[in-house]
Amino acid sequence: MSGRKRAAVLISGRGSNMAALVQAAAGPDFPAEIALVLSNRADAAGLDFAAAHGIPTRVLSHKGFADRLAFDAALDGVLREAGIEIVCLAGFMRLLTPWLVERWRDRMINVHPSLLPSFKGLNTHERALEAGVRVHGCTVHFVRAEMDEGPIILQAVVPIEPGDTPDRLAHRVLTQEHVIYPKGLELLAAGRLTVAQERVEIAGVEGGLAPLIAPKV
Ligand SMILES: Nc1nc2c(c(=O)[nH]1)N[C@@H](CN(C=O)c1ccc(C(=O)N[C@@H](CCC(=O)O)C(=O)O)cc1)CN2
Ligand SMILES: NCC(=O)N[C@@H]1O[C@H](COP(=O)([O-])[O-])[C@@H](O)[C@H]1O
Repeated sequence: MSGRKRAAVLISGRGSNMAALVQAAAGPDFPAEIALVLSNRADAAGLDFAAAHGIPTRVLSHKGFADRLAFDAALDGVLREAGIEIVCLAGFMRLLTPWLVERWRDRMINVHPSLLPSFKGLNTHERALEAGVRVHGCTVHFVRAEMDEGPIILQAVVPIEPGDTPDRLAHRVLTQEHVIYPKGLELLAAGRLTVAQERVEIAGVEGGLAPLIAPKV
């Protein structure tokens, strides 16, 4: 037992955030190991990356279950069987039931491509451009039953630039997702996060609030 926390990453597709977590966890002092990559879709490209890096993978299709609770109960079983301690949602496109979210309360995190609470849900980049906001970004948060509502751990800000398209903006945001998600997992696995009244305190950071990570434009 390495003393490192055993983390599972749940994906549904490309898996670039999962890959960023795998690369970070390869670091000598990283406090977590990626012990499992699970997808609800067998055609998720990220599964090949995980297998190529020697990480156990599992496909659990939601289509094989009578309802969400049955799927989540099976998912919970797979996670416990693998001795998982932390769950990272990374482009995992299934709404999880309150039952499962409570079983993994404050041990399940997600990355969302907006500065929550703005632009919850899907198509965040199109909506940000339509809204005419000047800055946009991404958020790592604890998962709660309500979609994209959980306590915020880290955020990164990116500028909206003239001529931006949703794809160009998505790329600029994704680059920052790959920076703050490994950092969020590191803080959680190192036991440096405390949740009080649905606000996250980060031990070892003055005033408890995380520094704003502004990328070099
Ligand atoms: N209980 C929660 N579940 C999830 C959360 C959360 O905050 N609370 N975060 C999501 C976010 N997310 C992706 O990261 C996401 C998940 C699901 C959907 C969605 O609309 N899913 C549809 C099916 C879509 C599909 O299968 O392609 C659904 O579940 O019916 C949008 C965003 C992860 N889960
Ligand atoms: N609401 C959740 C959501 O939209 N998640 C987003 O899905 C993408 C998955 O990319 P990836 O498969 O390359 O990590 C990421 O941009 C992530 O923020």
